[in-house]
Amino acid sequence: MTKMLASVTGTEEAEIAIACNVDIIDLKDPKSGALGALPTADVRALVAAVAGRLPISAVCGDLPMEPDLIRAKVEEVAAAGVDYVKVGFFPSGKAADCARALSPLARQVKLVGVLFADKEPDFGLLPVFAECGFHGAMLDTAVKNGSRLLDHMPPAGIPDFTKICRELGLMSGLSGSLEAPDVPRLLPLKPDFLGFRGALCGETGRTDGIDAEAVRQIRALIPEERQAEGRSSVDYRLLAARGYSPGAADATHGTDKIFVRDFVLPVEIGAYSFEHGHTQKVRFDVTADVLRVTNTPEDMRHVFSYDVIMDGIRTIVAHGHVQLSEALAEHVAAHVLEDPRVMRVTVRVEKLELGPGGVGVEIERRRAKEQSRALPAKAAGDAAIPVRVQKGQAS
Ligand SMILES: O=C[C@H](O)COP(=O)(O)O
Repeated sequence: MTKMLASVTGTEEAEIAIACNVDIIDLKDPKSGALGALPTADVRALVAAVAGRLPISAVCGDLPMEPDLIRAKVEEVAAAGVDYVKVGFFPSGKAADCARALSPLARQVKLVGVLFADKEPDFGLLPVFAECGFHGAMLDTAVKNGSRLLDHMPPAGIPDFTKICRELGLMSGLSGSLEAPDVPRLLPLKPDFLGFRGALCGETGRTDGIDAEAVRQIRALIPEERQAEGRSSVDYRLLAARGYSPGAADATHGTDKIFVRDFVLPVEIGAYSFEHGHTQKVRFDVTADVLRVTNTPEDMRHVFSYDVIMDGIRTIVAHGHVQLSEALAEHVAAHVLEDPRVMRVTVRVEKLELGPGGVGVEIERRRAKEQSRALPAKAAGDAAIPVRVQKGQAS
């Protein structure tokens, strides 16, 4: 289940975050850099003010990669009583030594190593974090100039990070000027948490105060643990695992067609030997019939993002050589049907370099009938879609 981390600067913002049901409060001074640290006295005061209502993380500042310096700062922040200490790992020959210097502290506090997607992150540090007893690792951006995590690392690259973290037993976090449309794209990668600051500040930018409405909007896009554990009949864990962003699916509204057209990518594809060992251009056209949530769509809760389709295609293609266009089309259809609101999908896969024009296949797949029947005539509640969804199936 993906949690929501909100970076706050003081008590007032912490109270907004708590009122908006975020999962982790992160203490940070955004005016002092990507991981700008608050004065330790303020951290201690905030820990007292939050009084155990939520787990708290704190950052150590954008420190030079000097093992003694980093260890001393982490010790100081940990002593302020936070649950997690986030430590930035900037490119340096001494990065692994810095991680090792923190190893003795891993028994006192949950350490999270932060790598930066815009600073050539070294995933080779992840096993070092694990060896040193770190609790988790996070991808963020170092330069906060409006470019987002996905500008620096394509969605097809992030699964490497989350997968390696999972295999090493590290909690994984993603952040970096994330915006609302990024959320449905990142949830399918199943990070343990998504971190936000800029998006919580509305139009004003990350160094101004957070805005309760902006926090609520992001919160509404990430299924909540407490809903999953409550009396609701909705299986939010399952929905989250499917990358589903909550919104009431109302079968009486009918469906809309969400499409991706003329999406051309280089793909390693083909059954002939001459097609092996290199890519050829393939065009994808996908149309998904998606249950409409409302007739007055206002934000990302109410839509099925075409980015999710494109990210899925990129990720499938990145897995390597595929023999058949038919198999590629099936993978894409299965990916799109993983969202429980998708009732039907057509996928056309067209090789562009084999003939005078395109050659390929078009398939149509529908959600299995028993799944469609499980959808309510009208879903109750603002964030309810009371259906237990099996793995997206074609019928
Ligand atoms: O840890 C999360 C960060 O505070 C994210 O900040 P940002 O969304 O402004 O990049």
